[in-house]
Amino acid sequence: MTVRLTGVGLRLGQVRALDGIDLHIEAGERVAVIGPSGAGKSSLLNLLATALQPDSGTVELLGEAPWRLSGRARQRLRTRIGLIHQAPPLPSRQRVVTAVLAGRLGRWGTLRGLASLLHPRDVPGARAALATLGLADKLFAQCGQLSGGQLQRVGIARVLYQQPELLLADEPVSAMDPVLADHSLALLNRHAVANGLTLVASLHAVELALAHFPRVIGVRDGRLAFDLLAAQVTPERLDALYANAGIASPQAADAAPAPVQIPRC
Ligand SMILES: Nc1ncnc2c1ncn2[C@@H]1O[C@H](COP(=O)(O)OP(=O)(O)OP(=O)(O)O)[C@@H](O)[C@H]1O
Repeated sequence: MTVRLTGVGLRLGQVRALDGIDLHIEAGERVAVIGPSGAGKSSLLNLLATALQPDSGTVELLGEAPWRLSGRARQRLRTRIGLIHQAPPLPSRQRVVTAVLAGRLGRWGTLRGLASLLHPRDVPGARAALATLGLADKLFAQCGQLSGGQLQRVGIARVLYQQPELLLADEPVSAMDPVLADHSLALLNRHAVANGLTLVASLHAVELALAHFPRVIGVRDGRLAFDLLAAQVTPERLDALYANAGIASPQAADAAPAPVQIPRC
């Protein structure tokens, strides 16, 4: 079992971001997480990345209980987990090659890692990861010179280079055009299948989630609203997931409510 969450709750400030989450994900599964803005998708991904500690329930990842490990052992566990951020936190003056190679910093240790910052130690490896995303020509560019979508692809290349066992992606294609988004998700899925990785990705584009992932989890108000095979996710389920009680219809109050708009890519 790659992920086992039992009764997990997470409070962020005054907000109950996650509540009573029970979730099992087997090794090699590919799972999309969808839900409205503020539902708790990023919180769930960050919890799975051990960037956030739950305040109730238990978390088991790759056979380990991260919050019962020593700090050093938890760091070792983190080298087996890769998180693609929606907006990769890459310093604008950092070169792309360094950003990609940083995917293995945790495994190289401090000295080798620092040395690689000055003299990149595996340029061919970084170039190969970037080439799969059509970015080989940006190898020596500075991150600050890239567009949002290009930066997202660098973030993906970095995690491909890391070669984690659990690959997490938080809105990994939100800044890409539809063709690139489709291509990048197909690439991530092919990579996961070819290497037997577990892939969990949050997505606003419901169509992409249904097209690329066999299993789809709906999150709303910090809780799991459904956990289904993609083929079982009906328009009614999506309407219920995205129904927004907080936004008044632009029409007159007594008119029929506008149909819910499911986000498209
Ligand atoms: N650092 C924080 N401090 C306090 N509350 C937070 C913090 N981060 C997120 N929240 C709240 O936690 C809840 C879940 O947020 P989260 O970012 O996980 O949702 P999301 O589904 O990823 O949203 P989006 O699709 O808009 O990115 C929201 O109500 C949000 O306002």
